[in-house]
Amino acid sequence: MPLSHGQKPTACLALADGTIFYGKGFGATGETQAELCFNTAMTGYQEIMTDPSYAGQIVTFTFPHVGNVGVNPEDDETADPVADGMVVKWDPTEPSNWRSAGELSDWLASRGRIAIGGVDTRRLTRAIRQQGAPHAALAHDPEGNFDIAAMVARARAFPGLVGKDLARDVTCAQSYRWDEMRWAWPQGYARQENARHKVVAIDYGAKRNILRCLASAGCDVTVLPASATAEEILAHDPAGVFLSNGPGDPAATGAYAVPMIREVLEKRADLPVFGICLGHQMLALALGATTVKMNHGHHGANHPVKDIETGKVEITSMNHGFAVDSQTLPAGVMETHVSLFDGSNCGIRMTDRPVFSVQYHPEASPGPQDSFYLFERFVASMDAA
Ligand SMILES: NC(=O)CC[C@H](N)C(=O)O
Repeated sequence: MPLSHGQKPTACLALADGTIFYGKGFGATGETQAELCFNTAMTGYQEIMTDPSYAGQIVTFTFPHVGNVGVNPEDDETADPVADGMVVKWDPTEPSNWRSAGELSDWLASRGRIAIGGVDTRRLTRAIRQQGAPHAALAHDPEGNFDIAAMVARARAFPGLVGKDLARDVTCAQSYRWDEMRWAWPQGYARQENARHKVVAIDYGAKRNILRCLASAGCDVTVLPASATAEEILAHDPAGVFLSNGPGDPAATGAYAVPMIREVLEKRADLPVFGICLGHQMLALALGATTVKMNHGHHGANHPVKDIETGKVEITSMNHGFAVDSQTLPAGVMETHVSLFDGSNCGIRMTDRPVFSVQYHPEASPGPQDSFYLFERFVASMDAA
């Protein structure tokens, strides 16, 4: 509910330009500063909050009913929520879903994440579109004491995501094996027992469902930390290398990830490589292209992307604030997918090698064309190698 007349606000969102939104706090108390984006998906708030690519960002949900299906232990994309905070129109009602195991507010509180309800998210979304993803401070105080000038100053002091390497913060500490497959009725998550190809997946902030898709497509997955060297990766003798999604500025990984990818490509011309999101951007950088910061990025589950080679349009799930500049793709690298919203690059491949990547989330993209075919393409390239 929005605040009623005379009710004291218990949460406050302050943008760096001085715009203030008041509402009702839920989740953890305290204050956080981050970049503010908006996500247009109608479902999946738990997956969004636990997508490691949201590190350093507060998410505004344009869909008004958030929290109404509760939370459950199966839908986390990583162990901890990673988005810094959430902004919603209605504060959550009692959860109603057969899979619900708890309330969003408690779940956020136990994970130290702040949320504000009762915000005019349409107005806020328009502001984000107009000024570009702003820096913001979000505070929750049950007593309703907010020092607005100090919050605006802290929002202004937030350094932003340009030049920021966050992949190192969210990567795994140690390597591990992954064999869990995609969720299916009625068995839930089954294990892959007949994997055909050994794949090394580099974790820059990998979502679990991407690893599940690799397993479902027939991969025996070994996950390595972001700092893995080309030598360490090739020592596993993989049939293919996967580069995961992740947070922050892809160009800020130039000290380790980009040179590692370049070295793998130089040493093994035959090796299939598949990248998603941050993995896509870093692959493009390794091949010699550049990336740019977008105005307000793409965050949602209804983004139309055209496969240039087949002419088919996929309705995709996305979460990115940087993009590959397709004008900078070198010879031998072609653009394969393009956003039908703004023409920005959404996929590349090497013309003479099984090396390709996409900007969107094929593990979470809804119909009409299931984007799972990209995982099958990766496996087909390993079959052919
Ligand atoms: N989903 C992702 O991997 C995001 C990639 C990158 N951090 C961006 O914002 O563009």
